[in-house]
Amino acid sequence: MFLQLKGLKKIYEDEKGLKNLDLEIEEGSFVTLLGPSGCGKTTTLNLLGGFIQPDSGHILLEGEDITGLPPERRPVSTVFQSYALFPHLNVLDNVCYGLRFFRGMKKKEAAPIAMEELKTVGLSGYETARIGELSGGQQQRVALARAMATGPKILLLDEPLSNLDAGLRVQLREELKELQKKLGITMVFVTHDQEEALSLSDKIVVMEKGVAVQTGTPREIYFSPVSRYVASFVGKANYIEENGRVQIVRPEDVWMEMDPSGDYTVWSASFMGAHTLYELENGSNVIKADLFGREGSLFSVGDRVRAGWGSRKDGPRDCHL
Ligand SMILES: Nc1ncnc2c1ncn2[C@@H]1O[C@H](COP(=O)(O)OP(=O)(O)OP(=O)(O)O)[C@@H](O)[C@H]1O
Repeated sequence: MFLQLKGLKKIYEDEKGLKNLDLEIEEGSFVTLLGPSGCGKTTTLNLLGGFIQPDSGHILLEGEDITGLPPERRPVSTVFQSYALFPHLNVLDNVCYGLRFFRGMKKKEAAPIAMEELKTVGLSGYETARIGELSGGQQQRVALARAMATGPKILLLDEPLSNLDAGLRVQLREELKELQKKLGITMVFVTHDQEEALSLSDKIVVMEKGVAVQTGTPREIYFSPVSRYVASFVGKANYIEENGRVQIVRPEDVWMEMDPSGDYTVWSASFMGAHTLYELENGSNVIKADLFGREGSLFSVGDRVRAGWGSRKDGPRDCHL
């Protein structure tokens, strides 16, 4: 295995931090640590980057124990949430920084490498620009070029898209995925944004209070969540109790049709364009439904409907918790 985290633990006061993390990461894969604030994502990245030492446990890279290595001796680079660029240096000098100060290169040697990285992120021509003159998206690209310039085997990304507005976020997310495919570099990405995690990752690690509660592909996490916590953190869900068991039903798996003698009444309807979100009630329960397209938008508050979930032919899908 390319990268292995074995029993990693780092506890701060009040028992907070990372309790025990085992994780295997394949070379060239995109792995996302997903969870709410305080669940231990940044602590995990800091351990991988060598910025902090674990209380116990090991990090193995291609079989070699790198747990005790300082950051500059690890083939690992980090893109921080704030980008951590130097405002008094121009773009080229920012990208050259690691090569000069960690690899001991002269500027002449470092500059062509840095220019190549700037080309990769689409910023050729910006070498002499000041950081303050760049947009948030451009700064993010400079941070990416700087992190890649030292030729790391692993790139750590700590919520790198969180300071950008929604449209740019989606654009840069796609660019990041393209870049990762092109370079074949292993990326460990931290986010609390489920959409980002689902669309980018080969593997998602859902974390809760310092523990990885589920590790799997985006489809496994979404369609087969191991707990209510995972189901509610990734996507919306209905929890329907039947015969003493709780079934998780995604709103998009709910179907409904007009029926004056149906069990449910449409209680709310939110038209979102491509899809429409409904809440249906039958006295004791409220069920969320998410219907697509024009046909799915035709129900109104107060309509009486028949509703169910899963395919009508196959009956309810088996998604018991
Ligand atoms: N240096 C520190 N000293 C004390 N407690 C810390 C320290 N760093 C982190 N913690 C605590 O450890 C827990 C995990 O923090 P961590 O930063 O890893 O979480 P996170 O999932 O990255 O959250 P966020 O999304 O807010 O960055 C939190 O409760 C945090 O308050």
